[in-house]
Amino acid sequence: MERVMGGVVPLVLGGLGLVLLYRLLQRLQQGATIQDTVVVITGASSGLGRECARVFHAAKARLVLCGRDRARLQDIVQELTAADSQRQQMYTPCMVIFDLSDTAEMVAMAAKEILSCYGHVDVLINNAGISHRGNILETHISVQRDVMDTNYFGPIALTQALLPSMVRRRSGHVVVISSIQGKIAIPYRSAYAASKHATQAYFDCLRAEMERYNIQVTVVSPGYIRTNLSLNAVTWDGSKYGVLDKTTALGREPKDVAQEVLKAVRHRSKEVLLAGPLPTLAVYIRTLCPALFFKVMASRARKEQKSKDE
Ligand SMILES: NC(=O)C1=CN([C@@H]2O[C@H](COP(=O)(O)OP(=O)(O)OC[C@H]3O[C@@H](n4cnc5c(N)ncnc54)[C@H](OP(=O)(O)O)[C@@H]3O)[C@@H](O)[C@H]2O)C=CC1
Ligand SMILES: CCCCCCCCCCCCCCCC(=O)OCC(=O)COP(=O)(O)O
Repeated sequence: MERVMGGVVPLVLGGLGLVLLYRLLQRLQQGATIQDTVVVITGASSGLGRECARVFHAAKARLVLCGRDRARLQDIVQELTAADSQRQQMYTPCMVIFDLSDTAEMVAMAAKEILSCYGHVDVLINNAGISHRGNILETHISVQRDVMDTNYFGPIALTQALLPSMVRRRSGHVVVISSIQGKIAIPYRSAYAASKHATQAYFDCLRAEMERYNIQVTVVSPGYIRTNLSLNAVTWDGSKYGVLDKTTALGREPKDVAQEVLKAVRHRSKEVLLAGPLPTLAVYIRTLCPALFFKVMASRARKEQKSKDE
């Protein structure tokens, strides 16, 4: 009997150890838990923002959904909560309605409202944005400013208004949805590409400055995603472009990109590039062989202009 027990005990303990090790590895792979964290998502009314709302809600986060249109946000809140009656520990998202292109004071007021939802913010996802179609010769400077207000000044005003609370708590995570166009500039998108390049620079500075306060910063740079971005893009005079571009229609599914955002938050990634091989190569060529990149872009500009002229 003693001999049998002597063989079984180390076996059971060894097995238990293996199970614990496996669990630990699984947890490390999954990264930080999202359950109960307060997650703010701008531009939650459509596209990628809406999908982020779905995946973070499913991960049991406490959501604050931001947008300009109350009715559209209410739709998403209704959709999210409709499926919740059977599930436990799901939170009804809070809504904060404001326009990111408004003054910094108005955005700061919205930040106060955001903080009043749960008392603090764990994760801010700066997702809202607008794109541009138009050549530089024709595009009004007011359009350049408007795109910059929505894509750059609005998000940084919101971030700066929420940062002091994160700094006090020595905890927080700021995510920004930039674009591959924050790394390379392609023709007829000057306002958009400029706003995304500015975004990349600002959030890189922020990451360095916030490290000592234990605040994480993630810049996500996706390639094309199948959303309404091109439909909602503004043209040279500020009117809506209103076309679903083929590149957008063939883009990645927003729900897959939202999963990547969730993963980046869990793993506290600093940078995430979500693009295919060609755009990724373009990013490297822009740095390593700029002359070649400029040639390719000039030829692209010529071709696009020619097809518009015809
Ligand atoms: N789709 C793509 O190919 C890619 C998109 N991205 C980025 O992803 C992000 C999300 O865009 P996507 O989902 O694709 O596009 P959508 O047009 O579907 O969504 C944009 C969101 O931003 C909101 N928004 C726009 N302007 C403002 C404003 N002034 N104030 C507040 N909210 C505003 C919109 O709200 P409302 O409903 O009120 O209009 C909407 O919810 C953007 O930052 C975009 O640059 C990056 C790479 C590729
Ligand atoms: C011989 C080697 C040549 C290598 C040069 C390769 C050049 C390839 C060009 C690739 C360009 C990719 C552009 C990708 C743009 C993109 O994905 O943007 C994402 C968005 O933000 C979309 O916004 P939009 O409003 O433009 O739809």
